[in-house]
Amino acid sequence: MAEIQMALDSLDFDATMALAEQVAPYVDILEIGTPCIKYNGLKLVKALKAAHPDKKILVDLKTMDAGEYEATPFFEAGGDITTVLGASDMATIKGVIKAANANGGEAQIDLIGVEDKAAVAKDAAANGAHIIGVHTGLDAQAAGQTPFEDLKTITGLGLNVKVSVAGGINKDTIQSCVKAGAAIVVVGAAIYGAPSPAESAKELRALVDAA
Ligand SMILES: O=C([C@H](O)CO)[C@H](O)[C@H](O)COP(=O)(O)O
Repeated sequence: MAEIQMALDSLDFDATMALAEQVAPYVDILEIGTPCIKYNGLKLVKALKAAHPDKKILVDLKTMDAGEYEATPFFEAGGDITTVLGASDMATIKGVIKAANANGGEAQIDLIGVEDKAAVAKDAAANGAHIIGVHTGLDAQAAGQTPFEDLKTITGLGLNVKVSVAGGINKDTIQSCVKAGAAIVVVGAAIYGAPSPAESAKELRALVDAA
């Protein structure tokens, strides 16, 4: 069964906590998006985990250097997954994997902006990555890009890792992502931009469970 990850991309602490409360019944992973974690820091990780101990918390650090050093406090604060850029040095990626393993967590390697995504995915998996993230970022989405072809390429490698997909996923595309092999589907704007985020999350949950 694929997991749904809700991307919390507001900068506002209270609004983030309130949105998480609304969608929690329908999602598996609460993601603290990159702008949100930079703005709010460890305090938000602790508060979200305390409010939702039954959910995984993904901290979207998009680490680029000092992998173990940067990721460790976020795992210690209650994060279950942190992200590291696939564009970073393999030593950095290995550092985040080490921090994850030391804390019973998972490291996600984000392929955003990576040219040879298959090569990085294979290398990261060989070094113990837990999750490979296929990701078309918000700016690339605005330029018309989507993650769907890259998702097929990465799941087609048959690596012994979970594959996550992010980048404008909505009710029209979520089932095809699951069918293409995504173990985790990430949804941000399609939930937080909906008239009722809870209703949108509920609808996406039903679509994923039926896929
Ligand atoms: O990771 C994200 C982005 O880089 C900002 O941190 C988004 O949370 C991710 O793209 C999911 O959001 P949507 O694309 O709006 O579904």
